[in-house]
Amino acid sequence: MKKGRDLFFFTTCRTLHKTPNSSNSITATAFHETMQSSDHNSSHSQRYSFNPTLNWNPQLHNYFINAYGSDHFSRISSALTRPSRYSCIRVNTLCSTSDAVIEKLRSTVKEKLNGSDCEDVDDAVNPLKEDLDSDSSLLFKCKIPGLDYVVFVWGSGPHHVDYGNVAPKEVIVSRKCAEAVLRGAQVYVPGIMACSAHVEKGDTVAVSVAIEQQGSDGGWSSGMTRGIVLQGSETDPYYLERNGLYIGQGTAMLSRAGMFRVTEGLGVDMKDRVYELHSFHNVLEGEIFLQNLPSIIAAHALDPQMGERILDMCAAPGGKTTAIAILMKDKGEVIATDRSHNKVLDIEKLAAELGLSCIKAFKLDALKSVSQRNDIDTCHNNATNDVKNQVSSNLQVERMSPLVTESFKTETLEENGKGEKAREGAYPSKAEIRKSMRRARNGPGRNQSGGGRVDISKGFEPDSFDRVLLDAPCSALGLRPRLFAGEDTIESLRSHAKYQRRMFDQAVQLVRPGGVIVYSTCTINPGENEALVRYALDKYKYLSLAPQHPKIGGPGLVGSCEFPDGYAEEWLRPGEEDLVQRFDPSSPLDTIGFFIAKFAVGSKDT
Ligand SMILES: C[S@@+](CC[C@H](N)C(=O)[O-])C[C@H]1O[C@@H](n2cnc3c(N)ncnc32)[C@H](O)[C@@H]1O
Repeated sequence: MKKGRDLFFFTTCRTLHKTPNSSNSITATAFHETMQSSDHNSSHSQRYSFNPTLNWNPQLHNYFINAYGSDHFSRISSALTRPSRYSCIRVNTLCSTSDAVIEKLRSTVKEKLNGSDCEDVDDAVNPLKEDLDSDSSLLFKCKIPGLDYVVFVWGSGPHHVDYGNVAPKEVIVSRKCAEAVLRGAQVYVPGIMACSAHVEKGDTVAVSVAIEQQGSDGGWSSGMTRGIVLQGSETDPYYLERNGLYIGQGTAMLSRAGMFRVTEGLGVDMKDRVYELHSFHNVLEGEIFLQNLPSIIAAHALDPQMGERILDMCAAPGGKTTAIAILMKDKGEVIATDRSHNKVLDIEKLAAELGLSCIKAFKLDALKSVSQRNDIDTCHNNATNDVKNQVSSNLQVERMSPLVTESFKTETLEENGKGEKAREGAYPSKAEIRKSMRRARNGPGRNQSGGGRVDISKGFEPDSFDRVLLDAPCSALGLRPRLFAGEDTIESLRSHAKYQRRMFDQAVQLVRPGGVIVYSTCTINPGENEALVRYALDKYKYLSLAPQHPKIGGPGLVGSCEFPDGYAEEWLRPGEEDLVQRFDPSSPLDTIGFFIAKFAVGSKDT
């Protein structure tokens, strides 16, 4: 990309700090003392607060301002730093109902959130809420037609946390750990980066987050060596940077020494949180699944019917796959593919947990989803030599894409870490066989989840699916809470867009005429959303945007964007905006940033 001239003007954002009020009637000394003490209180409360600002790459910042306008983007950016103030539960309607789940959760949820201030949350999720009696006010059934299998659980925040008047003992956690804590998780030992001296088990500690900073070499890191001793003074690493980045306080479950000696377990039991959200870890397993509302809507928009053959192209961990299977009442065939071996195991685990048998998960690179002629020949060769196990219920896959399930074969076909497959289709060397035998003796190693086998597909026949969901890998710039975005650049966003188009090209070939494609992302980037729609409609004349049900997201972006290097991005054209759903994190629905487009596939002969 050309440097220098920028197409968009820069807008500098300033954070306004409140100054303490003074009274005219106060004496000079008292005024001085009051000001000193209020200065101290004010700076103390500003420091020990949660008021993060998301820092963007300047070019990206300008791009988003161009797309959304300065005020709107600032609201989006701020919304991204905090979690949605409610949890969304999808009920497995094959074994339970929303009412039964609400009844079972009522006591736990009440115990947890009783007494918290939920008024602002009420406003935030009001568009979704049924008028229920106050007794059940923390749990409610979704009122969107057709989505009564969704249950919302109120959380609350931001809360003022009282860290005391003197500098508290502290624990600093990694950014990812902090994002999880803001969603309701506890602080586990691996997430702890630093701790004050003399912290003993049972001490109250303030928890703050170390966000990545840019080094002189341009790279990003938290700049913190794990185990560092905090003095509670400005000499602490990133002391100033952690101003306003306190996410709550809790009880140390280990002494300082213990925190850096053990490798797992609870480090801090969070007692007062800036955001209170219920954690549903291990709760009603098999009966419920915690999922963002837009993700549930994406599966619903696909409108899968019983008996159909559906492809979920980038399926792991299987949230939408299982939503689709349940909508089909577990009747038909849901093929779920992902390029990661371990993630395919996750899909299988989730399907088993939810008792779904119509899901078949395969390891497959979505860029190679359409089977090639020579794959058929290779497959037949492999079939005679290697294939131990084929999925007999899937005749098409059996014929076109025999599945390799022998363990050494699976492992030698693992990706090489750069998203490329190592010598796919080649026979294993003696070294690989030795390695495989060694693994069989010693266990799977830490990168293999339990060493489970997965089925590998070589792709599927064109026009062989009724519906295809492409929930594409993306920049994820809609996920909340997000405390860091510095590494994303115009170039990285463009490369996501390129990758998504190539996947979409595969999806188009796989769906039959008369079928449906749903494309979704969890990013606010129009280049991966509206621009993909434009690409699809311009390239494939037989595709048209189809109305979606339910439709609660906002309209898409109409317009275009030209970059200094000549790259142009066209978004939607007038009339198309209401046919997509764009979930805006700053809107009253308070969801993650998400995008859904649904395409009807016409006759491919035209
Ligand atoms: C947005 S996540 C999918 C989430 C999933 N649909 C759900 O609702 O649970 C994107 C997934 O795409 C997978 N992925 C990335 N590149 C891929 C490729 N080339 N082929 C297949 N899967 C890919 C990633 O492993 C990741 O699991």
